[in-house]
Amino acid sequence: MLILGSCSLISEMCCFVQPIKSPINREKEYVVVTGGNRGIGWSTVKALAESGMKVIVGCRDGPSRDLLYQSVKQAELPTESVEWINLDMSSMESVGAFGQAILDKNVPISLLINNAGTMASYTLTKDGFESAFAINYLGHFLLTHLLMPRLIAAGTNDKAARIVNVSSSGQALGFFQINDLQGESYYNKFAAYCQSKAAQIMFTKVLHELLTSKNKPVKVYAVHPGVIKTNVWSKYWFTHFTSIFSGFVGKTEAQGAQRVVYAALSPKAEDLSGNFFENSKVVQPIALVRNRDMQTQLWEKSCQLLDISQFGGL
Ligand SMILES: NC(=O)c1ccc[n+]([C@@H]2O[C@H](COP(=O)([O-])OP(=O)(O)OC[C@H]3O[C@@H](n4cnc5c(N)ncnc54)[C@H](O)[C@@H]3O)[C@@H](O)[C@H]2O)c1
Repeated sequence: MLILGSCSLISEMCCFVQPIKSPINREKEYVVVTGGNRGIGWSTVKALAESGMKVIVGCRDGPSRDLLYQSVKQAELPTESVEWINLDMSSMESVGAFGQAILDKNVPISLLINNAGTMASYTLTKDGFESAFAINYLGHFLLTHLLMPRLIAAGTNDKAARIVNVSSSGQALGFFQINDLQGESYYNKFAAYCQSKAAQIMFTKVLHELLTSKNKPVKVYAVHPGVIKTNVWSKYWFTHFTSIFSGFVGKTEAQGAQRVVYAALSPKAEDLSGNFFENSKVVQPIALVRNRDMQTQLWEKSCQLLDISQFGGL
């Protein structure tokens, strides 16, 4: 499985991106992006703001927020096109407050981009969750649950609201373990990262089925943005690897964002809800990630951990 996963990563690195050629005009629609202050998240924010959307960015206070506003200024975007609300994905209380602040605005949300992510040494959050599990997966599960009424309000039969979970081709490395979701028996930061990214795809599958069964105008996608040298690799040997390869495959944060924006806006993705995309094409996740029983168990465990009885009111 490791060999298969590595092949998928390497072949991915040698593919070129298919950009969305003409920007799609989505004026005055609201989109929420987590972790939008830098990296792929910031490039996504920029692309969406340029298409006319009002972008609500969830990021931490202090340097993260300052970086966001510096970038808005440099990109010469109208300041009112990007709004910042404090969000620390490692704290379920902060995710709750972020969700509530958006609900209080009383605007329909056309898009939710679950982008914030980390690869970290073993640490427990203040809620007692392993940090990659909490930040990459569980916090976004909670946020999606909280914002579902606004997404449903924004969607129509002609144009559904969309959720994009920024996952990774690391799903294919087979690190998912339903009985050790938080690395209690064995911990390796790359394995924990890949496990959380696999969980995002499983979440995407179950949510898609739930939304379809309730006939709700919301679509959900998981996307691998590409292997790109960003801060996510900063404490990992892989940094050197991406340095070597990024030179000739030319992947940039903006190209990574194009893949996210493709799932978020492209009419071609309309009928492809529930799928995982690599290089803007549907790819089957590995059997472990497609396993229906695992998906259901993960969903139930997540609801239990967060004390959710009816996901998103669905
Ligand atoms: N760069 C890659 O090669 C690659 C590959 C596959 C998937 N991804 C995914 O793309 C997404 C964006 O990552 P990136 O590559 O731009 O890296 P990055 O480190 O530049 O960006 C990560 C973002 O998440 C935010 N974040 C991290 N912890 C947070 C927390 N506790 N609360 C709020 N925000 C938090 C950061 O502030 C930052 O804005 C991540 O989900 C990552 O897993 C990246």
